Amino acid sequence: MLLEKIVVEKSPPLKGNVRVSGAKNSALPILAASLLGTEDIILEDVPNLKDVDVICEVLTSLGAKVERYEEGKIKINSVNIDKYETPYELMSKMRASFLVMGPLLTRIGKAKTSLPGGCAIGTRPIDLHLKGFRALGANIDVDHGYVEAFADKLIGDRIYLDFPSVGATENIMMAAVLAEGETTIDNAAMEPEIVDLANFLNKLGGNVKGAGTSTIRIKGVDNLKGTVHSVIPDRIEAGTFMVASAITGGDVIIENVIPNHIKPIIAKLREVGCDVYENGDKVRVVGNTKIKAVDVKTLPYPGFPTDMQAQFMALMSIADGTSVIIETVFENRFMHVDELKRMGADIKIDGRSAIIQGVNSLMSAPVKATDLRAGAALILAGLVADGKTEIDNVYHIDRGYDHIEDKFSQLGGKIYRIEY
Ligand SMILES: CC(=O)N[C@H]1[C@@H](OP(=O)(O)OP(=O)(O)OC[C@H]2O[C@@H](n3ccc(=O)[nH]c3=O)[C@H](O)[C@@H]2O)O[C@H](CO)[C@@H](O)[C@@H]1O
Ligand SMILES: C=C(OP(=O)(O)O)C(=O)O
Repeated sequence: MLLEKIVVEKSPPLKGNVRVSGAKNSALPILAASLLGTEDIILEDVPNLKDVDVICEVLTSLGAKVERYEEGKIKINSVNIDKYETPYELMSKMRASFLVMGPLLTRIGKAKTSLPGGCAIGTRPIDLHLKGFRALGANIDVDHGYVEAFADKLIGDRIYLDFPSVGATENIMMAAVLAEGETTIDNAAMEPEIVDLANFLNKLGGNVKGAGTSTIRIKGVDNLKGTVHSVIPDRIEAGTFMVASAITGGDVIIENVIPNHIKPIIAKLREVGCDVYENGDKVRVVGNTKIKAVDVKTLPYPGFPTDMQAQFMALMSIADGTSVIIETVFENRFMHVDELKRMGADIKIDGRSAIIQGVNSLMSAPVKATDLRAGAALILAGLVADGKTEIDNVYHIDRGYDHIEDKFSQLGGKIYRIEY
């Protein structure tokens, strides 16, 4: 099989309009939650991503009927779920496959998947997911790299999450929706994707209240049906194009955004000296020739998203002055630093902090996407680096960016894909 690289050439300031796709991090849990419904479910604005392909394969392998009938539209029918085991091959391709545990456990009383394991950004344990399932009465065995969970009937309980984990909040919410009685999740994650999942569950006939706050209450119902649901816009894709406009000194209008979801990104871009205008579901980012250095600390929502940390670091690499970026969500999310340094960035790591001394210009180099957002950061750096930047391990980028070269090209970015 041929491998692919993305080539990015120094580009003029980006200009024009770009439409953001549906959010990966909403689409994945909502697709997993589609295992809960017993009638047809139609999802709209589903992004065209490798991760979506994988979760669709997982659903099919469990016995669901999955039909992708139009760009962005997927029809799912899970009435005949007859398997409870997610194959290792699919689990190992994408951690979010673990999100089928909660729905399977509550719908058919058992679930088995391989342990998701760590990845380039950290060890990423699943203890909080399992703590939640146990609190709801599930028996859990972890053995030979697999997690197996059983329960005749889950019973609602009060669950405190030691950290507001997005995935654990989602998995527990999905398990509780068909449990007996009421479940309360305290210190729940408050991300917009949690709200989207709760809205979807309620449309299926569930009773979930408080999503978007730190306490979520779920009253179990007997069964869930079908619905039509549109996935919310991807705030991280939006943020990536906003930084692209900033780094190239461009003027880009990003369409299909919910400005409330990107407040920290808007605030930081204003701090660096960009003009940002909000207008309904559009934001316009007008870059400035001089980017000011600013400090950033990643936090759970509504704080600055860890999924924008690498892209912001690319911007700070050419800022005027020194900035400090502190990563508090993942313990090892600085793999992009070495790659940015290959392009001439001046960055030092001290524990969970990166100290970035802005340089006047970046230079092209052969680099590799160590994870999804690292890949995005390298594209951004490549847009302003002298020469041609060749980015390897493109499959990471394809996990989470829909039609990435087309969208950048439409704005005047010089970017294309080659096979080797
Ligand atoms: C598919 C999806 O939606 N992915 C997002 C989701 O990942 P994900 O749901 O995996 O992220 P979590 O919020 O669960 O992880 C945050 C932190 O909690 C820790 N943790 C998590 C679960 C657990 O049981 N124990 C534990 O210690 C993790 O190791 C990490 O340090 O939220 C992250 C944080 O916003 C984003 O970067 C990811 O893009
Ligand atoms: C870390 C990310 O995703 P995942 O949780 O799917 O690895 C991301 O989207 O940046």
